[in-house]
Amino acid sequence: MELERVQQIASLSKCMDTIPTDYIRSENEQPAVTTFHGVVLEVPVIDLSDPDEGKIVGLISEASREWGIFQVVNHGIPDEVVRKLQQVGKEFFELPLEEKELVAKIPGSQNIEGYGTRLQKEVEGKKGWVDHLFHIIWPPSAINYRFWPKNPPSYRETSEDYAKRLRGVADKMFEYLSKGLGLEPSEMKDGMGGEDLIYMMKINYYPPCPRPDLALGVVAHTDMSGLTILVPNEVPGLQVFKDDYWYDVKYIPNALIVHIGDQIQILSNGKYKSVFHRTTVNKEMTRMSWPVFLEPPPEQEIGPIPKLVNEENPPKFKTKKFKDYAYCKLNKLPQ
Ligand SMILES: O=C(O)CCC(=O)C(=O)O
Ligand SMILES: [Fe+2]
Repeated sequence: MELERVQQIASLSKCMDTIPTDYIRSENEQPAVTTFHGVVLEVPVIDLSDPDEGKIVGLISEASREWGIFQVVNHGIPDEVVRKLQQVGKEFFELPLEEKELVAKIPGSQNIEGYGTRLQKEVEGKKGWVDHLFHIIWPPSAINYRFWPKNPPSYRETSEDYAKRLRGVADKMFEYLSKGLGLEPSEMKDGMGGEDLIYMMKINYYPPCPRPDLALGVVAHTDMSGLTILVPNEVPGLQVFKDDYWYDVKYIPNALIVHIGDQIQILSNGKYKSVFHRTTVNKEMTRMSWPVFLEPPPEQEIGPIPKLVNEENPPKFKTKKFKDYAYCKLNKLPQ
């Protein structure tokens, strides 16, 4: 039988110094060859407790234009809430395989929710060294608990608590991003569907890999969300592409990592950049991450905000329903 979960492959290859050829990236993707090792530029870190709101708006706007990614500290979510989220996720992935399979993705279904391994069509048939769990955490009307682990028992309460708190941070981010473009505070969130915004959580589990120089976790991509707000564990691995090089994103305890996704790039008519990123894996340590993708509801039409379009700034993107955008992206069709 072909092993499907990377966690199984990893536990069998622990004592080896090779990995199955399916996981060996072509040279132009291999981290050992393509990671920048000179003077390191750092992804901006922004302190949300600064009393000068204008300064925060300026920093977020600049980071979103130049990098498409930044880290926020003093974001208001208590460390304990994040620590518990990490703990229940880790406990789930450490359960026996059969238990995890109870919440597996439904084969052949359009729904991406559940425990699984591959997400998109693979690049050149190569696989990523990562398993994941996907499920919606907000709004309550969109949640399907069938895909939420029953074990550990506190999984549900912990994830719900995180979702509630994350809403405060997300609302602030949309507000700052609006102001950074000279828009009314609510315009960006309204463009994303307002209170119908969907919070899709993913847990990435990257087991130790005997050849981290040759493999990748998540292959290079931009997120199709509007914004992605991510909690990492302490094992570094996220890299972003800027000015022709891949840069490591430094681990900062208790920070949240905010990615600009495709939908904000479109709404901003290209002023804010959807960040191109990927993840590397580690020889000894298990990396985990908890991105929450803030997505418009499927029927929401997304296009450049009319106020941002004029003669000098013609629309750079088509306006289309989010579900049509997602279909093209997942199937690697032109937008
Ligand atoms: O693990 C990470 O830090 C990033 C994962 C990621 O980019 C994704 O799941 O879309
Ligand atoms: Fe991503």
